[in-house]
Amino acid sequence: MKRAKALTIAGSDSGGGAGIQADLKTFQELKVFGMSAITAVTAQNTLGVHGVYPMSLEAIEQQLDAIGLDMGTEAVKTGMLFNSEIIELVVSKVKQYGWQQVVVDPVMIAKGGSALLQQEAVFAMKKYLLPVATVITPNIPEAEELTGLNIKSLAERKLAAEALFELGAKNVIIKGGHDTDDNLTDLLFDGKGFVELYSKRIFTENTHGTGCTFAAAIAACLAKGQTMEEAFQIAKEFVYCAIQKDLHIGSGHGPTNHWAYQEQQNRTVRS
Ligand SMILES: Nc1ncnc2c1ncn2[C@@H]1O[C@H](COP(=O)(O)OP(=O)(O)O)[C@@H](O)[C@H]1O
Ligand SMILES: Cc1ncc(COP(=O)(O)O)c(N)n1
Repeated sequence: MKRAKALTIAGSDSGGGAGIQADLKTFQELKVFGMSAITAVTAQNTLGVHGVYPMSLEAIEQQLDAIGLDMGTEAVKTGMLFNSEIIELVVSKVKQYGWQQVVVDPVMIAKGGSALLQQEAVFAMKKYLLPVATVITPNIPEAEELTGLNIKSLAERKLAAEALFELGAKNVIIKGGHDTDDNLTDLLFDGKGFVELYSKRIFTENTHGTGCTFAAAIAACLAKGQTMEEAFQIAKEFVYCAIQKDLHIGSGHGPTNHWAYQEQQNRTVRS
């Protein structure tokens, strides 16, 4: 049996809710064979980030070569890249192996406030990573940081999406989790037009790793050959289910439920 493959290049979250762990769980649930290259190890739980240990460039390069020289991949998803040297290495490997369908989640700050990207690396992200991105998936603060724009309204978000497209990303999705409204809008711009997806805000503390999960779902769908719009819709539904059926693990910001989307699909098929 042939399965599509996806590679996540991101940080490890010991708590299992975000980073590499969230990505692999999402790939598995969407029936894509998951592979990983770890850029940093974090000691994390639902109370926060307690330690960040970046991997050496050599260790990251070897992981990427191990995949590139033997296994190949139909899609790549990047998460926590930590510094500009890691960003430049990842971009050079994406080009060397001709990897297509590159989903860039420009992870900068954990929900608890810890820095997962050094400030100086924002420049490298804009100059080198965006031009190889099939799609970039910032939340509102990340879109503000990357564009220098203030985003208070949907109209301002559209301007930011256009600015990110100008920087080289072929598609831009600005997520609405940080919206002040109780109706959340996620916005896709493909250089020609906008697609808006809406949902109600779910009131819960357990949203750790929503951005990783969302971007990983996009990568899984693109790996299987689905269109950007299909991937956008499935990712939104996947993360909504994962937040709605939260697991209540830990005493802080808990992880989401990566089983929930498939469990809902199974119920729909049976009824
Ligand atoms: N409380 C919530 N209720 C419903 N959907 C949410 C909620 N928080 C985030 N989402 C959804 O989760 C995804 C990730 O959004 P966001 O929180 O903006 O990203 P990040 O985790 O990168 O900060 C988006 O599809 C967003 O609409
Ligand atoms: C290793 C790693 N990668 C990404 C995130 C962002 O996730 P969140 O924004 O939900 O804290 C994280 N906390 N840890």
